[in-house]
Amino acid sequence: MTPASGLPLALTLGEPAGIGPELTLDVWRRRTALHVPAFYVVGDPDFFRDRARMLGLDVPVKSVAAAEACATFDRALPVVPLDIQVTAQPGVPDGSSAPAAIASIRRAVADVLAGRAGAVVTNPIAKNVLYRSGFAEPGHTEFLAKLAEEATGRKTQPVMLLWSPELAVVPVTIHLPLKDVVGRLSKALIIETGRIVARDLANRFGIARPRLAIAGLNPHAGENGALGEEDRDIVAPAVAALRSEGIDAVGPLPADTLFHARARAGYDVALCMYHDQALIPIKTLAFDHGVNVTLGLPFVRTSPDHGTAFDIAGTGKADASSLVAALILAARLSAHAPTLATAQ
Ligand SMILES: NC(=O)C1=CN([C@@H]2O[C@H](COP(=O)(O)OP(=O)(O)OC[C@H]3O[C@@H](n4cnc5c(N)ncnc54)[C@H](O)[C@@H]3O)[C@@H](O)[C@H]2O)C=CC1
Ligand SMILES: NCC(=O)COP(=O)(O)O
Repeated sequence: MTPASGLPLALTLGEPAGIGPELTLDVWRRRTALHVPAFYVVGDPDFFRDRARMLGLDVPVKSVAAAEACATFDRALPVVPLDIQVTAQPGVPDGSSAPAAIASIRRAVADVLAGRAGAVVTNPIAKNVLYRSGFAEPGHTEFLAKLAEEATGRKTQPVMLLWSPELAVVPVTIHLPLKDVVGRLSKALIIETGRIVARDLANRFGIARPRLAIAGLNPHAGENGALGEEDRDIVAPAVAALRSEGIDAVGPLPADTLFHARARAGYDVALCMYHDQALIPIKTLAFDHGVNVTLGLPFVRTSPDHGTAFDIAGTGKADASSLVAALILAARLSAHAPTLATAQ
């Protein structure tokens, strides 16, 4: 099925020793039943042939240019080749892992910015494998913003949104050690994050006036400063500023009572102050179908919510539902994504 944008989705290789390659093969094999939009993967065609053979999957693989991907998708898994031979075995990253994973992201972003792909969907990377290779960004989210800045010359603040029908969450601070969270939190960061969330939920998700619930940092949202001053001095003024701009924001709300079913019915997205405050509830409620979306970029990027799962890589046990949800959501969002020229 060709996405409404008329363009295929660009799926990255991710960590080749992780579950991304086998999920990619599995999703292509079941593409019709799953109604997945046409995609191509950026990687090494021979690596995908070998992995299909290893897993006993009957998946023809064809090396293509992005422009041929939609026409190829019905017959074979389209692979836009990188100039890197990928040799990593399941569960065992090797010297080809980081260069191939990074080159694949770069190529997918170049394609979406050049209008060859409708959106970028990323397979999981192992962050520590990339760090060991000298990769300087904490994760995809920050790297994609850097690539967007290089392409547009415009400052880009990326926002991580984890999306599911049950719950949507945004960690205001993203990949940060817990000890650094308080130092990084600021009124300006919360306001800018809230603005991007409100704008992108309206423009891309079609929620006319998104309701933002903003979590406190401290137990009981600080008890008026008695259990931490940040909620009173940083979060509350940021919420007031967002409201003064016409954004439907409430908070700071105690985080421990923000995620039960009745509370969730009262908002479209919860802005949380740090990574695990946001990701624990959504991975508890929707691990198998949650989608990671990067807001604030001049293109659509989605990803499954899980990581590389080295413990089950190569066993065929990995569940592809989150990747399927990421592909379907990417096609939906890119159908009414602003163009590069109008974004930001
Ligand atoms: N978007 C990305 O690139 C992400 C990358 N990661 C990376 O993944 C690596 C491993 O992270 P972990 O915290 O261990 O999380 P993980 O999600 O890889 O694994 C956690 C547990 O869930 C299971 N699991 C994960 N995905 C599954 C699937 N599709 N089907 C069945 N079971 C599944 C795994 O087997 C494991 O037991 C880290 O290096 C991290 O940086 C983690 C999250 C997102
Ligand atoms: N825990 C989510 C995560 O680490 C994904 O990060 P990113 O690589 O999408 O920036």
